[in-house]
Amino acid sequence: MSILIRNGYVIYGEDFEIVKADVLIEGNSIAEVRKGINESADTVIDASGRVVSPGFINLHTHSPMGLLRGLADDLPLMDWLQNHIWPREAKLTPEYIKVGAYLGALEMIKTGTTTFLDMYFHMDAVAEAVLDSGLRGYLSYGMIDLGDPEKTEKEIKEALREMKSIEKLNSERVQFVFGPHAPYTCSIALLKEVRRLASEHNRLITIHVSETMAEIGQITERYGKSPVVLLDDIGFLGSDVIIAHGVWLDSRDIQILARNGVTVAHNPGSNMKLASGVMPLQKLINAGVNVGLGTDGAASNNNLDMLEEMKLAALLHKVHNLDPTVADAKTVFKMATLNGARALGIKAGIIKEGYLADLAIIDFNQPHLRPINNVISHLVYSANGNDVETTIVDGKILMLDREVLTLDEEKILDDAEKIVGKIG
Ligand SMILES: CSC[C@H]1O[C@@H](n2cnc3c(O)ncnc32)[C@H](O)[C@@H]1O
Ligand SMILES: [Zn+2]
Repeated sequence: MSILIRNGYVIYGEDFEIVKADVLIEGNSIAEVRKGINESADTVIDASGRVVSPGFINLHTHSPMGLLRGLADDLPLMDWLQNHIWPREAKLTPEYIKVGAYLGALEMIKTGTTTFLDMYFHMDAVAEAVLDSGLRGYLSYGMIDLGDPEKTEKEIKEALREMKSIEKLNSERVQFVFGPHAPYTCSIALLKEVRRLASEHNRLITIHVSETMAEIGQITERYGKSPVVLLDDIGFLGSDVIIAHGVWLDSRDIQILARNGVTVAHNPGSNMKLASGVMPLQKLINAGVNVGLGTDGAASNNNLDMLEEMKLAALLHKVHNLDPTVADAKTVFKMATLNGARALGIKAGIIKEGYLADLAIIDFNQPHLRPINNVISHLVYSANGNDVETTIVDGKILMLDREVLTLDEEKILDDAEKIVGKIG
């Protein structure tokens, strides 16, 4: 199958150079980018007045949490989790989670996300939604043992079961990741075993780390060191580890993350809404740490819109540093695309020959996106997810001219509505 996208403003290569060109997709990758491609193709898309962008990579989310959207707002993390979210999550059946996963997949396709790194329960249900939707999903079963050795064993067993079940799907687009929830919910024994298993099975690890001051207090009290030092001391960290949040990091922590090649998934919307704090973006970047961007779940954001998230990231760090040069548009755009791809080890996140055909086409024929003085600036500061018109993943069109082709939008919305009141 081939797709020819004609006459768009293409965000090309690692430097995100803007070129007016055609993009030819053959199979699942980008075959050619240049002006005046004359090849015939199975599908031709006219991108006049539109921007052809690398698809967005949501590096930290809990995709089924859209089901809990609006049920527990305006709370700090620990109260939010312990008294509002976990009691509701205890009522979630695999069927409900499947509905939530489809809702999340639909929202991501409609807002130009092409790949996401997820952490939740019943990931085989989420995997089904990923497979059907056409998205690229890196799926972790969130493990919590609260220091109980019986639970440690149960959680490891469940993670391995879910890994095998995802492997059986035999799809490059759906990958299993190990997901111990956080240093304050997981024992050292669990974390060490996850590290061992991830190396053995060549899998990534994702974990919430240093999200709130309360977490730093709890871990320091329990272990006498910061969460990052703790993870370093037990040999947990490596270039296959993606930590979510990383808000409360001191200079020693940052050096440790840099030395180990750890990626940090920044979640500005969630960090602001839960009032967790401001992550030291500039210090991390200066230390050479790879920083990607994520929305976190839709119960703490409250959406999965990566375009909105880019703006939040840019504005947050400018005002926090009282310096408008911090978190410039290109830096933030790179966090939402290439840096995410690097963390996941996939040849994606940029538009270039030989890279995966994971793209979003954004309609710039609208007043808030004209005149086209600066494409990246408009994407970060002026656009939002509703401006995405077409989404392509792995060389397959998932949404064309705002019509989602892989999912039944009406049914997903209806199914989600039926859950109202059942977990509230
Ligand atoms: C064990 S599955 C994932 C688990 O994480 C919870 N969660 C959602 N957002 C956050 C966050 O910002 N910090 C920590 N934990 C979070 C989610 O509700 C699931 O229980
Ligand atoms: Zn999270």
